[in-house]
Amino acid sequence: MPATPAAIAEPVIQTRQVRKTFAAVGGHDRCVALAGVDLDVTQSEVVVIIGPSGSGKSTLLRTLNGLETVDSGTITVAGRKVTDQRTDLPALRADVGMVFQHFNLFLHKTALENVALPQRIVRGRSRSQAEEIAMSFLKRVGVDDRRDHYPSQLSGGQQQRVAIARALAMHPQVMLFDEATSALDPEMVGGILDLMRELASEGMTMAVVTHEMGFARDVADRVIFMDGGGIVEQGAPEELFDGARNARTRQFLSQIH
Ligand SMILES: Nc1ncnc2c1ncn2[C@@H]1O[C@H](COP(=O)(O)OP(=O)(O)OP(=O)(O)O)[C@@H](O)[C@H]1O
Repeated sequence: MPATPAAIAEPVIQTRQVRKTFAAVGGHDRCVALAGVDLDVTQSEVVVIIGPSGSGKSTLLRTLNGLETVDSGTITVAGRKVTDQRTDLPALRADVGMVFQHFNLFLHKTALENVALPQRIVRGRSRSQAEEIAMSFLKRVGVDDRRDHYPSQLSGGQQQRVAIARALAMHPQVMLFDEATSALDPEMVGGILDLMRELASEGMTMAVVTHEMGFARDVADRVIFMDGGGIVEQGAPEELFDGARNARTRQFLSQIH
């Protein structure tokens, strides 16, 4: 009997010709942050986005969960049409966890409340259910002993762990990391990268903007080099780091090594 062809999985992230401009400071021309980006990320794929400052990396991530609107183009993430104005943004953001450089915790809420609150608001869980789930995720990321601490009473690394727990407690289909370790003291960086490694090995679909090239080399399935608001070159880590074809990629890599 002929084998049934495997179903072709829909990409978890799909962008088509995404263009985003911002008003330029003091000028008439608009600043082009994204100049027509096409990106497909498949289930369980870990994509690391690198590129010079201002190349559009953060803007791209932020458009994926609707934190930035786009001028034109289409985006579908976790089965939701992000660029459709009728899309339920809170539900989208629950399915698409995002971790920021500066943690973005609720400053007047404890670690436990930070993780429990979005579950109650967006997922409709009861307080006790939300807190039970929150505790299990605080434990998972190693800060359950800090449950009653406010963000100001936590180290940067601990705050980032709480932020990761908050995203994971929503059972996201995708995780976006925007320079998650850039604001941390050097001794905190390794622990957060290890946590990200663990998520990747468990099959989480991830798009990661980072300057940590060691992480990109070890963990990424694909590295994407952006410049001038576009994807210039992409490939497996060894292809990109050891055999970049584009002169702009090679120049960027030579500056950071
Ligand atoms: N809110 C905004 N208002 C105006 N211009 C913006 C805004 N956000 C981004 N830009 C501009 O869009 C371009 C892309 O910025 P973006 O932050 O996406 O780059 P990046 O590659 O993430 O940079 P970095 O590595 O420095 O974080 C830059 O020219 C930036 O100045």
